[in-house]
Amino acid sequence: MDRKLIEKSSEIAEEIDASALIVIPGEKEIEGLLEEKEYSFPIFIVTSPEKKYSGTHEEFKISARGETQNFAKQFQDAVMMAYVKGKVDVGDKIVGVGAIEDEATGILVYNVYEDPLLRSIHESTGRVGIDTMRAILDLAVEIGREGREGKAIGTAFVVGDSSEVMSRSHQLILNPYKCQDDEVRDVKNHQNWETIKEFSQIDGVFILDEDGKILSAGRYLSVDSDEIDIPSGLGARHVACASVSKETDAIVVSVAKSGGVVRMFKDGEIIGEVEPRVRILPV
Ligand SMILES: Nc1ncnc2c1ncn2[C@@H]1O[C@H](COP(=O)(O)OP(=O)(O)OP(=O)(O)O)[C@@H](O)[C@H]1O
Repeated sequence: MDRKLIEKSSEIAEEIDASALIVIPGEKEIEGLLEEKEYSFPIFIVTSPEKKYSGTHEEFKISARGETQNFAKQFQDAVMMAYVKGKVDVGDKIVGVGAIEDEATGILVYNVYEDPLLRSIHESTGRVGIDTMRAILDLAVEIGREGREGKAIGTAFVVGDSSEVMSRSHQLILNPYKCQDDEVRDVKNHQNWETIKEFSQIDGVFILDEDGKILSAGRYLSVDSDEIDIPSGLGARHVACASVSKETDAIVVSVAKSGGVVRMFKDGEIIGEVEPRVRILPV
């Protein structure tokens, strides 16, 4: 990639006090271009699954959506990834630089507050802790991308307003989280993710309190699905997720078995969607 463009983008990042620089080189080389100087902000390099980056900055592996490289979508995914990993926040400015098309490169300045999904997450704080929300989205994207034991997985996490949610649901199997210590029930602790992924294979949904403690897995939502308006093609679990988010103050994060798309529900509506960046599994 053009050295001048990289220099310019880092100057802009410096000037506007950006909290990160996201570089999307596409097919262009960036080896060595960003290693010569110290920067006052983190730099994230977006590469595709097939590409290798051997520099010193953090790498985000994000697949191009569709046939052609789509700079805007990759940039949005990268912002989302930086956000759920706690590297940037709502209110921050981010500079992006990269290959827009084969011959065109560009620089953009992005205000994280403009992102509808991140704004919704931000506005959900008060109902659900922000660290909890970040952890669940990060985990859900991993489940959508990896599935379990070579199989695609569909599941959902119903978070917050838990007594209301519990009263509108029942166990399908014995609750594996009953009488467990707080430590093993905490979704914010990555050490618990393997177990959560294991339980995501069982039918039903996870119920969590607003601090991210899992109260139950394998839970069936008995909710009224009348007047739920979500895109046709989404099945019973997605409808139930929308319904419970309408009847209670819970925020719901679902993972679709087909396609691995992660959706977020609030007040009966889908407020955001995250495509799996790299789908390892056959659909
Ligand atoms: N109200 C509900 N509460 C909990 N689980 C449910 C509910 N309704 C359906 N499910 C479970 O969701 C699973 C998938 O059902 P369905 O295919 O209709 O959902 P979907 O919305 O299309 O989700 P996916 O894309 O993940 O398959 C079923 O195994 C079913 O047991």
